[in-house]
Amino acid sequence: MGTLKNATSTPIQIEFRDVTKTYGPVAVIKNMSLSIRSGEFLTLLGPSGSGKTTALMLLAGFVVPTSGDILVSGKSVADVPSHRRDQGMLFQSYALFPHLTVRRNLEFPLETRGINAAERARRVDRMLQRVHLQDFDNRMPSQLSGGQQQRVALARALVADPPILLLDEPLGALDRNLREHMQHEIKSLHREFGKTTICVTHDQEEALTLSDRIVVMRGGQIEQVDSPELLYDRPATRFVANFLGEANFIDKAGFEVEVDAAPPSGTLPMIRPERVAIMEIGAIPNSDDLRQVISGTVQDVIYAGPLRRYVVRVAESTFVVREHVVSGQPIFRPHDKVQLHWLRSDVRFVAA
Ligand SMILES: Nc1ncnc2c1ncn2[C@@H]1O[C@H](COP(=O)(O)OP(=O)(O)OP(=O)(O)O)[C@@H](O)[C@H]1O
Repeated sequence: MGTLKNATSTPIQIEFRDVTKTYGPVAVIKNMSLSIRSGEFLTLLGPSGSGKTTALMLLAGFVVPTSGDILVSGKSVADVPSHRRDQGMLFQSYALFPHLTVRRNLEFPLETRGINAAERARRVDRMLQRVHLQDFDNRMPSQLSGGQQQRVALARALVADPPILLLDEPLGALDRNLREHMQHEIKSLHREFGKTTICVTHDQEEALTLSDRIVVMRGGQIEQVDSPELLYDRPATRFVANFLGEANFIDKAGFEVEVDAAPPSGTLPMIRPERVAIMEIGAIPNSDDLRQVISGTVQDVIYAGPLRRYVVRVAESTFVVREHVVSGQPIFRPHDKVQLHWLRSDVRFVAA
């Protein structure tokens, strides 16, 4: 994040050119074209079966495209076997070698690159220090916690200093606290080493936190590619709006949506729950901006720590409202009549 200040002047390092992968009659990747810049942290996000892992496997060289080409630094890698591609990998299916110590695990990628013993020791020591595991070098993987194993795996992916890092669900097996810790670790390693990083996840929060750009995949195709901010704030489709957070689609509203300019034709109005405010009947929004005000009935209210989440029935539609809890705020109960209001400029239009 923030690592690509001069994004347009940074060279393209990886390019998918019209890549298709079929298994029998089924295309699991369809005409995928994508350019990834040097130093970028790019996440492939999507539901199960959308083709994220296959896309990463194609780049890793474990899966061969049926058609199209993948270029790294401007050259096709079609004929380069996986072990000759200069990339570090953290894959679920590429776990630590259980019969090797932490040190030997880290030495492995250096050995395959023909690096001598003294240099191997130096690099392994430095990397173990970097991930704060210098005292664990003679342990076996089974003698480490899940988080420590994951840090060793990250260190192993980085130790040979590859220009590209591939991460497949890197935090998948960790509990919530450890995940946050590892997110920070991955982010700080990315800042420090500047590797072009391609990460697969189905976790939206992880994608939003880590990435410079997110590729949302659906049915083997790219649905949208954008920065986390733009994907959340300007989703192009209903699918993206739904996949990244919660959205109120105003499709069977029973009232007119007020907008400042004519909405793009054939698109669906949408507003995020945190952009909708709730107030008593008869109250007036404390703002001069152009707001739409509608009345409805509270169906449900849920407390979630610092947030309160209302479900409100308005004509034919149901609205979710998410508000930050502050002192002195009115609290509404199911069956209460209320008003909802929002800035007209906060309404978005997405392809249905
Ligand atoms: N070797 C294979 N043979 C046949 N079909 C496959 C093979 N590998 C993957 N698929 C199919 O391709 C589709 C995409 O799989 P992929 O693993 O890329 O999805 P994904 O988005 O990573 O999903 P998940 O989050 O569940 O891992 C799935 O429908 C899967 O069943």
